[in-house]
Amino acid sequence: MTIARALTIAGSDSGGGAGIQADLKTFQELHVFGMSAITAVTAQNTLGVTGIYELPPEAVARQIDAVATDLGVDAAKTGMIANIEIMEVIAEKVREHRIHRLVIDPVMIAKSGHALLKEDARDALKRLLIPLATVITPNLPEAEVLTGMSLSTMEQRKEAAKRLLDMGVHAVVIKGGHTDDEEAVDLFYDGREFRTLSAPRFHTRHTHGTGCTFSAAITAELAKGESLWEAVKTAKAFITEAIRHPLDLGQGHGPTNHWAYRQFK
Ligand SMILES: Nc1ncnc2c1ncn2[C@@H]1O[C@H](COP(=O)(O)OP(=O)(O)OP(=O)(O)O)[C@@H](O)[C@H]1O
Ligand SMILES: Cc1ncc(COP(=O)(O)O)c(N)n1
Repeated sequence: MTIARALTIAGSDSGGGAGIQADLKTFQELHVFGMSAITAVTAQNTLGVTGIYELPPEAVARQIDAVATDLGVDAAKTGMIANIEIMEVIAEKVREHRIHRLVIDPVMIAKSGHALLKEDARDALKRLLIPLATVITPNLPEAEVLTGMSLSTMEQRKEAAKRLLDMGVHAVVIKGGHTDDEEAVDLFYDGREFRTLSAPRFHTRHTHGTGCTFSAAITAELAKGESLWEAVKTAKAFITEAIRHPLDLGQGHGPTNHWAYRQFK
């Protein structure tokens, strides 16, 4: 039996709802062998982040080397990267190990408001990582930072998607989680056509790690060899079920339910 292998390069969330933990749970649910390269350890729960401990860039490099030279990587994703030095190492290793299916979730600020990427690293993201990516999955505030545009209308989001493609990425999904619209509508663009993915918006406080889970699901499907559009559609179904069936955990922004896609779809 061939086993699809996916690597997440991201931060650890001790609370288990976002970051590496969300990614590995998603990989497992989608029947992909999950591996990790940890960039930073966060002390975090549903109420917020109480500590961030960045790893030395060398430690990130060694983790990626260890995985890529032995087990192999069919697809990888990045999440929290923390700083420029770690970003440089990731870009170097992605090139060295010829990781061609790369999903970038440009994590900048946690839902609780804590910065997960140093501000001076935002430009480096455009310069170093975006040109290597198969797809980038910004939420609306992240897409605004990357393009310098205000994105309140769909027309503006389409223009922003074009600008992101001009930065060298093959495709983009601008996620619609951060609006008050009745539907959660994500915009997909691959340079050929615009497509939208819609789901009902659930009024819930359990949305911690939605973006991590969504990008991990895309990565898992790409690792299996699915086309990008099929991967994005499955990821949307996965995250929608994970939000629709919340777990009653924590006093703040709780995690999504990674079992839900398997149980209820
Ligand atoms: N309340 C909601 N109801 C339904 N779908 C949602 C809701 N919130 C987010 N989504 C969907 O979840 C996915 C992730 O989007 P979101 O904009 O929340 O990402 P994010 O802000 O990067 O997440 P995070 O930073 O929490 O990891 C998208 O497909 C989005 O449409
Ligand atoms: C380690 C890590 N990675 C990513 C997020 C973003 O998730 P959210 O925006 O839901 O807080 C996070 N909080 N922690």
